[in-house]
Amino acid sequence: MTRFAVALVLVVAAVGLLRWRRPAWYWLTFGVTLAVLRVLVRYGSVMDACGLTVPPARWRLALARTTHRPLPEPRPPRILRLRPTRTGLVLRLKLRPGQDAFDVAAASDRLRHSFSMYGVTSRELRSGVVEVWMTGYDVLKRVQMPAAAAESRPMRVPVALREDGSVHYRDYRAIPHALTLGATESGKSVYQRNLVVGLAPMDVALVGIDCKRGVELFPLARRFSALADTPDAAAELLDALVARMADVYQLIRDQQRITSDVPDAEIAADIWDLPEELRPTPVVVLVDEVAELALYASKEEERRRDRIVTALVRLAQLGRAAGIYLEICGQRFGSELGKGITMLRAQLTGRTAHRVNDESSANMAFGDISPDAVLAAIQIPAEMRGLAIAGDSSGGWHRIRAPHTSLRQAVNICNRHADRTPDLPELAPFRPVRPGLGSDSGPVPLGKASSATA
Ligand SMILES: Nc1ncnc2c1ncn2[C@@H]1O[C@H](COP(=O)(O)OP(=O)(O)OP(=O)(O)O)[C@@H](O)[C@H]1O
Repeated sequence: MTRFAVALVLVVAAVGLLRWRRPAWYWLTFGVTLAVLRVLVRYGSVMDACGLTVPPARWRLALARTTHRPLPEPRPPRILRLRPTRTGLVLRLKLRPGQDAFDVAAASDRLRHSFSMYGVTSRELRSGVVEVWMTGYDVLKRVQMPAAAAESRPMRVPVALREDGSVHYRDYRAIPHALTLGATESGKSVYQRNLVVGLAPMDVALVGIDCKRGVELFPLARRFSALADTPDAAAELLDALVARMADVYQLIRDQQRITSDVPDAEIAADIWDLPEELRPTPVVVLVDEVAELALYASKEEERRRDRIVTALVRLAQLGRAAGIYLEICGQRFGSELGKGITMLRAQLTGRTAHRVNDESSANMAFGDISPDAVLAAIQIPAEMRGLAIAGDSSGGWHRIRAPHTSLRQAVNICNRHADRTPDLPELAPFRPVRPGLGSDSGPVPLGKASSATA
């Protein structure tokens, strides 16, 4: 492999010297090849210096002594695979006996300096095998999603880039409900906009609750099946969703028809087990600024708030099997918002925290998951808007940043896919665009929720 890399770099360098003016992809390839070469040439000595080698086996030492040969060197992890990427390279390593994935993770900063890379992260693939991702520059400074990210699976949206150069997906089937926190102007709305843009071409119904007078979601109304911009409308909309969830459960029950001759695999447990012609459209419910739904000033508002929180908790507890997924955004989401909030938070497995102003806000996202993620969230610099920490209840977390999608771009994409907007009869009163109108038609009055479409 080393010989191949040397030959490749020599060829590229020779061609480069012959014709200095080359396109960007040429210099990218040249840079990556140099990085590959640097890593391969220095690999043994760097691993030794970073404490990632083990002494040679005793039989090797004995053999060397009896044959009067030089003593064998300490052994670094074996390179199983080396893969150049757009942003650097990925090394797949087989650990030596006595080493563990934590050794590599703990040495990642030393590896970064030794290989002259911008960032080094590691992750365990399986027992004894670790992948080390190296990036040559700050990939989060100007986020460019790789073309491969477009190959999305159903209900899996490529929403951001991770600091190791890989794509961060929001996979609704793996993690049904998620919470996104962040101080004002930290990038929550842009992140949510990227989700809508990613979901727009899919067979999914989008439902929005935007109590910031609808400024974030209403311009995207053509791709939404239902929208609410006041807590009153939100309460009714959530009740309608709970009723839809009950109907879907009934449908699943009807389709189960369990008899002794039905094989186990064919018994439907959620909408994805149903035959395609019967499967109800999955629904993603996006809530912008959740605190607006939980605050109250009078007894009547308190009753409405309890109704909203109860509906959200029920959707979070039971929605997955019925294909109803929650995406909740807010500045803070803690017990100060009243009863039921921590119960709801416990159901939101996916966690994303943009810049927060204090440790307690970071704790609301990661306090029950990972102390390291809390620290990383409060260290996000104010000038890096859009930078966030994404984690889940397994304790794993990543630094991510979504591409900067403007509202105009999002509106254009939603309008282009307006014909995909499913018409859900239960949510018809909340439909912002009159059914039957194509994507080319002009703005129309909204249903219960009132605002303008773009
Ligand atoms: N991923 C990103 N890349 C580059 N710039 C970003 C990114 N995300 C946000 N920004 C910048 O930060 C500004 C604020 O972002 P955004 O409106 O999403 O914040 P917010 O957290 O929703 O704020 P608020 O809670 O006040 O609505 C945007 O106008 C944009 O200029």
